[in-house]
Amino acid sequence: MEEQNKYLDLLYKQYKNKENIISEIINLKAIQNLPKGTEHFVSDLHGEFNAFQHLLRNGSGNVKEKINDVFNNELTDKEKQILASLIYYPEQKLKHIEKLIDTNWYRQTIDQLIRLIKFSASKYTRSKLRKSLPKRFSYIIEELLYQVKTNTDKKEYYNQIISDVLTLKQGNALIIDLCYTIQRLVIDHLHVVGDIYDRGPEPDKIIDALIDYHSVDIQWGNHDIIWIGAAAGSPLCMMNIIRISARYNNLDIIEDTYGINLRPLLTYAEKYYLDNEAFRPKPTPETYSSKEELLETTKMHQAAAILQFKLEEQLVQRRPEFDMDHRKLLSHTNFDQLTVSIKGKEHPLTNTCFMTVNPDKPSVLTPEEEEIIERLMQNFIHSEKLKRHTDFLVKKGNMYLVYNDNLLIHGCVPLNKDGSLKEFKLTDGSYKGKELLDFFETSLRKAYTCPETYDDFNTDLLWYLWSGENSSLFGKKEMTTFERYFIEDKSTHIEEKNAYYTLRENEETISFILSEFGLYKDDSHLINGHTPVKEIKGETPIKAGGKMLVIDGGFSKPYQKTTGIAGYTLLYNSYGMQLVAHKPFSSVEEVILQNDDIVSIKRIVDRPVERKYVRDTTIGSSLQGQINDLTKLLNYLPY
Ligand SMILES: O=P(O)(O)OC[C@H]1O[C@](O)(COP(=O)(O)O)[C@@H](O)[C@@H]1O
Ligand SMILES: [Mn+2]
Repeated sequence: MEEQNKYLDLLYKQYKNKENIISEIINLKAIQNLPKGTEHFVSDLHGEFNAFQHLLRNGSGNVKEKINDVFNNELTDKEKQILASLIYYPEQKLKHIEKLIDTNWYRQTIDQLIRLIKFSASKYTRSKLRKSLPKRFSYIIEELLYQVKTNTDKKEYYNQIISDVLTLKQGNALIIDLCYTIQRLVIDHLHVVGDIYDRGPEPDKIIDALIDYHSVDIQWGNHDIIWIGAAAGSPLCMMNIIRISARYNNLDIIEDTYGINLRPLLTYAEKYYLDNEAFRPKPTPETYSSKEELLETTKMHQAAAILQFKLEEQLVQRRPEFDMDHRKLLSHTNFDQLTVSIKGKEHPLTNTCFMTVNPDKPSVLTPEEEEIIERLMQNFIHSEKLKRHTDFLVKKGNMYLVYNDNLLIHGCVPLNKDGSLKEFKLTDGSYKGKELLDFFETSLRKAYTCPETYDDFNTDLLWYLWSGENSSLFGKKEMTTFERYFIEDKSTHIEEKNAYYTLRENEETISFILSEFGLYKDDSHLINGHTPVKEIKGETPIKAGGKMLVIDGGFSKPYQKTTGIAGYTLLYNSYGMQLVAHKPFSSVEEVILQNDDIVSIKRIVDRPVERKYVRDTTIGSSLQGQINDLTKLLNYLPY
């Protein structure tokens, strides 16, 4: 009781008088009765910044939808398309049509944009709208927004405002701000369901865009974990990201973007490695300035792979509880015969590059390698930009998220074949289901705080999250990286998926998992990224009677051949959920010149019987908490 009174006294200090408390209660109750804001779900962005920023700009087709709603029969399809591309890329579009536009165009366009803002903001309070307005024209925009068409005196006044804006040559600036306001208003909150990093060229730009975004959360993907791992002082995670970056010809991200000096690694690689077909970077020929550059990358790719395999054997050795002995493939290699023994079968090795491996002690690093790893590790830990980016990932990210009655997880919840939760047994305890994911998250946060310790349990667990059998982010039995480089027999490349991936087709399985995370309602969903949905092969992203949604459609360009599309995203507004399929993004120029968009095909996932309001959401419950506290405070006050 005393505690509660103390709390109420404190709360009172914030509001100062009864009138303020009452007006806050009224305000909060009004918000509760607004329709729920639109959530936007994206995943597996894999460094494809251009495609990603296009989605932010068009709100996965939401901007177009608003244009259709407001200008239904008033504008032709072509006019709507032009207006849409102006809203997506206002600066570039204005430049492109510069010679064609006059005062009339400005007046008409400003009017259209204001009408769109009004329509898109109808779900928000005035105060929230005000906060969304750009600073430089906020006063003018507010005047224009709240104009009453019928009042002739006022009409004159608004016309005057626009004339002044145009005379002062501020027309473009105002239009640009109005366009960005629309982009901002059509999406209330963004969820990134993992895998921002790797394969594509500009993950850093994605993170910068997310840092600036008005409301976002992240569920970590396995590819994000290895970057967090590198910043957390895991040499193995670091070597893996160098290897992947070399494989996709993206070493620039490490060198130029994050300012990490790869020279020592290059000098070392030049000394030991030759050209090797299996290690040539994935083909993006236009980005090679020369044959020498291609060769350098091929050599570094081999160096990073071999160092990764050595470090991996050491980790497996010191962590018997990870049960990864079968991954010590260097130890299972016969370096005379050039064969490797896997699951009792000998396989010939091709394209080998074991020049620095001591056959008697294959996991031992040479002193030169030790020194290179230490230097690189220090560079990674002390890269200011990398730290800013991984800090953001750690701050805004989680292993999973329960939000508005949905469960968001990048990979899976590991299951046994019979559908029960799969247990991860460790020396100090065993974990499954929600507890397992919580355990992973706690360990990750601990590892991240001590980057200078390289081989403690928590840091090693980051590697386990990348490739361990019980990792909720990997979801497969083992990662066959070694086999993919050195063995021709493709059957050894297969990575067996956890039972989850077949069982998630069943509604009972999904309901069971949702209940493990405290979700019992009929309209809850489980949302995953991670596994590309192969539309070409007839796979569907909507599973388990609509309770399970997989939104990895592969933004990753190198993966588009296998998926047949460029990605799925999900929209969840007050009327329900819609899955959006996107065609590959061509280029910003294409959008501006042809007014072409990535055609989005929408599929309604479900339409609840009743419209959802803020009071039905996660934020709504916290607002209700505040309303309850303030009501208590009112009753507590003596007068
Ligand atoms: O196509 P690549 O570059 O060989 O990568 C394949 C590897 O990527 C993985 O699929 C993990 O990445 P994803 O999370 O994008 O699926 C591994 O399971 C696999 O070994
Ligand atoms: Mn993934």
